Amino acid sequence: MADILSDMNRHLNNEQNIAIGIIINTNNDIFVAIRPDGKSYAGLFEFPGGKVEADEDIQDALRRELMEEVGIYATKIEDFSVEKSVVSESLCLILHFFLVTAWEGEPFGKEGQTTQWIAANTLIPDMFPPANQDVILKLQSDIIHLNKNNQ
Ligand SMILES: Nc1nc2c([nH]c(=O)n2[C@@H]2O[C@H](COP(=O)(O)OP(=O)(O)OP(=O)(O)O)[C@@H](O)[C@H]2O)c(=O)[nH]1
Ligand SMILES: [Mg+2]
Repeated sequence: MADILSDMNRHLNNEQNIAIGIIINTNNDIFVAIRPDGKSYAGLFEFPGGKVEADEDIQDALRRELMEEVGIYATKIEDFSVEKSVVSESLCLILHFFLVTAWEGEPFGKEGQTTQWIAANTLIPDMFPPANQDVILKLQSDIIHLNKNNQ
């Protein structure tokens, strides 16, 4: 029953999966971009990523988006969190956040976007879209744990 309801919901509220990469280096700096004019949340920070295409695996979508937007090939991807963002009555985004801890190449603003490495513990949640805010708080509280894992 729950499955049927959730399926109906999916059709009524068009759901769009988004794959997002939190690129983190061994110093716990995070690679962020500024959302350009003309896009939703223009001027706010974002993690690189974008829409998952129909029938595309979510991690494959992340690898594709990271190559298109910032020119890296992600070699180590870990699940981090899933958030919902209701855009309107007919559109709900399912944001799949991943930690990207290893990659080939050096990330840069391949689409002309302004980019920056920022120390994870200095990220300001309000400078990101609302769906990112809990993700950033979790990231900051996990940093000590992440540090241990990376040693
Ligand atoms: N890339 C990215 N998108 C985010 C983040 N947080 C967040 O709410 N989003 C939302 O996810 C949606 C899709 O992301 P996107 O604009 O990057 O999509 P895209 O790369 O496929 O771009 P396009 O629409 O120009 O083809 C946007 O509505 C955006 O506001 C984030 O940290 N990174
Ligand atoms: Mg994008």
